[in-house]
Amino acid sequence: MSDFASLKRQREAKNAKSFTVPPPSAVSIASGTTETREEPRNESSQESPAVINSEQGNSSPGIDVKPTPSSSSSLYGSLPPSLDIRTTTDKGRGIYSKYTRRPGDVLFAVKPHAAALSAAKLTDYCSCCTAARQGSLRRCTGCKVVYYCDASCQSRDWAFHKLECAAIQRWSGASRKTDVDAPVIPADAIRCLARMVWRKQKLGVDSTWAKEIDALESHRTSLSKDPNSQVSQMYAQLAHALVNFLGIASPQDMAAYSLQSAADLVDLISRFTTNTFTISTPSLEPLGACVSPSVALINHSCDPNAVVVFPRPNGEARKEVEPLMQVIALKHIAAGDEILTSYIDTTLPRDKRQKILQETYHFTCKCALCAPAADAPVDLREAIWCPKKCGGVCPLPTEENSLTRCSRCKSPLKDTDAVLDAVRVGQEALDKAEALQVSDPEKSIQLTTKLVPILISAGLVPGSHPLLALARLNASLLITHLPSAPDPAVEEVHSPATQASAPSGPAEAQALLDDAICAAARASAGLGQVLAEGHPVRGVALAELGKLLSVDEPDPAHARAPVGLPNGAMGAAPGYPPSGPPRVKLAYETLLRARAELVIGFGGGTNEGGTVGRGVREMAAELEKEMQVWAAGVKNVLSDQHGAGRR
Ligand SMILES: C[S@@+](CC[C@H](N)C(=O)[O-])C[C@H]1O[C@@H](n2cnc3c(N)ncnc32)[C@H](O)[C@@H]1O
Repeated sequence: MSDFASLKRQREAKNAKSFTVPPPSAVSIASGTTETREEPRNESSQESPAVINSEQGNSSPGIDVKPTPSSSSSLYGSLPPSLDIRTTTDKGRGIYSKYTRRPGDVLFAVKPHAAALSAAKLTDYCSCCTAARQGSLRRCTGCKVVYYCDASCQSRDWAFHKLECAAIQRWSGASRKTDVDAPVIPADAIRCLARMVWRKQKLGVDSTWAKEIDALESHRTSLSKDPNSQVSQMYAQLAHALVNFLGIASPQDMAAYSLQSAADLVDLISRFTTNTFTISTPSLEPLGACVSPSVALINHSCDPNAVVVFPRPNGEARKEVEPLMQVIALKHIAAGDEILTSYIDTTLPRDKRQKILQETYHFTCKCALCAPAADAPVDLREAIWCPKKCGGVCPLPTEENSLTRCSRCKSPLKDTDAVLDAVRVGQEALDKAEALQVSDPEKSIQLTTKLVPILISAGLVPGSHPLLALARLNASLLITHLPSAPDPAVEEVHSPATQASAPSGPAEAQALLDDAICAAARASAGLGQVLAEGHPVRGVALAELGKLLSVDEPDPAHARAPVGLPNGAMGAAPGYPPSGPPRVKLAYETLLRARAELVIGFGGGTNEGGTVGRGVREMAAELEKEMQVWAAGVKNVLSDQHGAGRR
């Protein structure tokens, strides 16, 4: 059995991908870290090693796409021979599988060309391999903001950190008002862009590396010409910050970085925003930004057949290839199929997806979810239960189209205004709760806790927006704010800030835990309706639910049996979640389901579902032992009673 600590750690500090450049923000320096005394001088190259899995299968059929021109054939050496690059008129280049692949197959794995941790993660993760802090990390004595696992990671990163270190010191010095202020550092987007620029300068414009970066798709010519548009302002901010960070003061300085004009700078930023990826932990917590030209060749679908993850399959043993991006098959892929991943959160409804894809990636998605066939089933992202409760669903009404009927029994939805109101209020609450989740989590919990039942009683299905988004945020906040298991040796004294929310005793701690379990189960059910089986987000949500169910109960219902009856004689408390042995059994079954999904989303074989998949397997094995002990105990009690009855 486990405590809340690891669950809370996983849930803490969930940051969104940080493309935009907020004003330089202060970063706190963790105390107790080992400072590096000697800075390494060897300039180790960090060329992307291709980590290619073995391939099997049959040959590819011809399809209506052209292979890419031979000029690019020397590029993308990290793509395994099992994959093809082909070009279509509507999407440009894309990656196609030559062979049949199964869910969980690793299609390819590659180390990104450039990567940078977000400012909030710098003190807890290694800036080279992006592993989480295990004990103390070594801090760079120069900039005092970048940390490494050990000398080997520092040495591998030195060729580019050397330049970054000076730039951070310059930036920090310019932004700091006094010497004692914490160092100020630019956002991960700026540091990742700077690493791309330095590397191009070091390797030369004719290097394969530079050519791959230059071949990334740019949307410069489609950008809004309105200088006041959000996109123009975001580009201006990024360009301004990058120029400052690189210390560019003149056109000659720009030219030294192969940036001949402002258009080149806009191209660079457009390539970055169109092709960048979020580095994440094996449990999908965002860590920073990275660029990989070969993975960036993959086009988008809101119903993808593959995912990009960072499962850390081999722990410490393969540190030098981390952060290792892996493209994993989520569905069955036939020979000749295009590999498609999603660039966005596909739990969102169509309008929201289309807006993000248009604004950031400049295309209109025509996937089966965005342009469904006439006989396609109702999309559960935008659905409501049948008013006659026949088990069917109706498409959610909209302001433009309020006429909707059940797809099964054809009953019309009558009170569409009430549903429209509930959805509008739910969306407003979601926006507010998201904005408050860090600054005022209590308020955010209150909002989400209040709105989820309102949307459920309005009839929204668990996967529908904004119910699912509210349920996920609610679960995430409740888990993060679960009380830590008390240390019996320490008398807890709560600060005034935590006093109000601290549980007054085991019964309240049990209620908080059960609330978190209900919230996690609701979120997991919603994800199960709208994401494909094996999607990493589904697997991680199920793993979280399984772990919550396996936490020791502070005040188990089965132990609260009425006087005169032995413990457990009442069985599980009515409702969900159960208590005692049925809870352990449910935890075990949930962890097994999680593992089955994780070995798809984070890769099977030697990946074993990544770090989370391996953790879940170990946890399930512990629960299995626990259930055997319970079963043996019950058997002993029964045989004792049997013996006593005979005597
Ligand atoms: C990361 S790149 C993908 C590779 C790109 N096709 C290329 O040739 O380099 C993203 C860009 O590809 C195009 N794209 C990706 N998915 C698409 C889709 N489903 N439909 C149309 N264009 C798409 C868009 O121009 C988008 O900005």
